[in-house]
Amino acid sequence: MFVLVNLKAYPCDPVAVANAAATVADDTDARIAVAPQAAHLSAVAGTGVETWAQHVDGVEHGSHTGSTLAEAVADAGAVGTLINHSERRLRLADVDAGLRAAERAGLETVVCANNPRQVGAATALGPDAVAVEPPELIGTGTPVSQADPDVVEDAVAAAAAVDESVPVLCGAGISTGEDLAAARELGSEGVLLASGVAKADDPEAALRDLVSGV
Ligand SMILES: O=C(CO)COP(=O)(O)O
Repeated sequence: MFVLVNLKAYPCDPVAVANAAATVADDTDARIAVAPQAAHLSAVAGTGVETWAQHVDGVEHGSHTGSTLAEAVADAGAVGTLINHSERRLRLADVDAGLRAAERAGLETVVCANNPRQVGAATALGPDAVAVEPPELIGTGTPVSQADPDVVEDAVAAAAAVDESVPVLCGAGISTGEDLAAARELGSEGVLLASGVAKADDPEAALRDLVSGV
C-alpha cells in the first residue's frame, strides 16, 4: 500500500511531518510520501522522505508567470505529482497537458477523480495511478473506505475496464490503520490523505497507526 500524505495549505510544519514520515517509512518498510506546498518541496525532500508535488501545470519552460513547472518541481526534489486534486480541478485538456509535462520531467503521476466515471476517464489519459476522492467526504474524518465502499470498488472496476495496469488509490477521511485495511480489501493499492496526519497533534503516531493496516 502506498500512503500519500497531502499537506494541502494546512498550517503544519512540513519538515516535522516529513521527518515523521521518513522515520515511520524506515521503521516499517511502508511506502510513505509527503506532498507539501511547492515552496516547501526542497525542504521536505531534504529530509529524505519521498516527496511529491500537489500540482503541476501543463506548460514547458517559457513565458508562464505564476505557473508550477514540472521541471522545477523535479529539480526541487519531487519524484511525483498529484494532478486534478478535487481542490485544484482542471479541464480535461489541462489534465492531459499536466500529465505530459510530468512525464517529460520524469515525475510519477496520480490523477485524482471525484467518482468512478471520472476514474475511467482519468485512466484513459495514461497516468501511473488514479485516486478516487468523493469531495463530500474530504476533510470530514469519515473514511471513504468504510462509509462508501461501493465508490472504491466501482472506481477499481472503472480503472480496470480501461487499463488493468493502472492502480487505484482512494482518499477522503482516511486516518487509521482500520481505514487503510478496509481500502486494501476493496482493491485499493494506496491511500491519499491529509487532515488525519497534517492536523494530528502527533503526526508520527498518526502515521504509525495508519501503516499498522498495511
Ligand atoms: O483530499 C484529501 C487528500 O488529498 C483527503 O483529505 P482528508 O484526508 O483530510 O479527508
